[in-house]
Amino acid sequence: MSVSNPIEYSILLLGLDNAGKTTLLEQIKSIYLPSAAMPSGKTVPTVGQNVSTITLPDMYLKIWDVGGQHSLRRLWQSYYSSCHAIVFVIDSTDVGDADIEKLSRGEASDGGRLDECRLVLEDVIQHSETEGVPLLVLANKQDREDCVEVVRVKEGLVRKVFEGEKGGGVRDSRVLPLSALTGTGVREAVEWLRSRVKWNKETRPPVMR
Ligand SMILES: Nc1nc2c(ncn2[C@@H]2O[C@H](COP(=O)(O)OP(=O)(O)OP(=O)(O)O)[C@@H](O)[C@H]2O)c(=O)[nH]1
Ligand SMILES: [Mg+2]
Repeated sequence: MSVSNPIEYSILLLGLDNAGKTTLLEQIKSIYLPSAAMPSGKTVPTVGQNVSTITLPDMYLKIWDVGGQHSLRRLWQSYYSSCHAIVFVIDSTDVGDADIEKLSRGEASDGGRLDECRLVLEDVIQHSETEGVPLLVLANKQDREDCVEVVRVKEGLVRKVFEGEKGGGVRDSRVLPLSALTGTGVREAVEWLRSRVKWNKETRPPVMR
């Protein structure tokens, strides 16, 4: 399939290790690339990068999946200046009840990796090269019974990070539920990205193919 407009936007998938970035890329491929297989649920931690390009009616979307392990996060910044939107994937089963205020008051008995998640998200949005870039936060693993709901991730974590002193500048953002494994929420996520990169195209123009 080819698009009427040979323009390409790049999406960067970020988030802690084990969040589900590679599974999400596999799921996007299985939905948008006719020949791709369904995700098996068996991934290995990413060292380096995976990249795939999908074709939408009015653009190509090039999606970059990078490793989330601590030692690999310093590589993320080399992708910032050329991406048109950032997706921050969160493991909703590993953030306690997703309330960073409770965590800071020492009231959370099990915060999982909530604090690490907050620090990493703050780091991403504070970087000068991500300023104004649309940001989609995905509360992943919503198929699991032990997940926290998207509204808690939104109210307890994302909103507080944005409103805090490390909130970075004004940007287009959204928090959506996802199961990268089953595919629920993937189309909505891609649709949001498609509309927001277009909206922001004067600031970050697409690449011509
Ligand atoms: N139940 C469930 N498991 C998921 C989901 N998404 C990912 N997983 C599982 O979580 C584990 C990690 O997934 P990956 O996609 O490899 O995570 P990643 O973010 O790419 O990790 P790094 O490459 O280390 O940064 C795997 O066992 C996946 O099967 C989901 O939506 N639901
Ligand atoms: Mg990975």
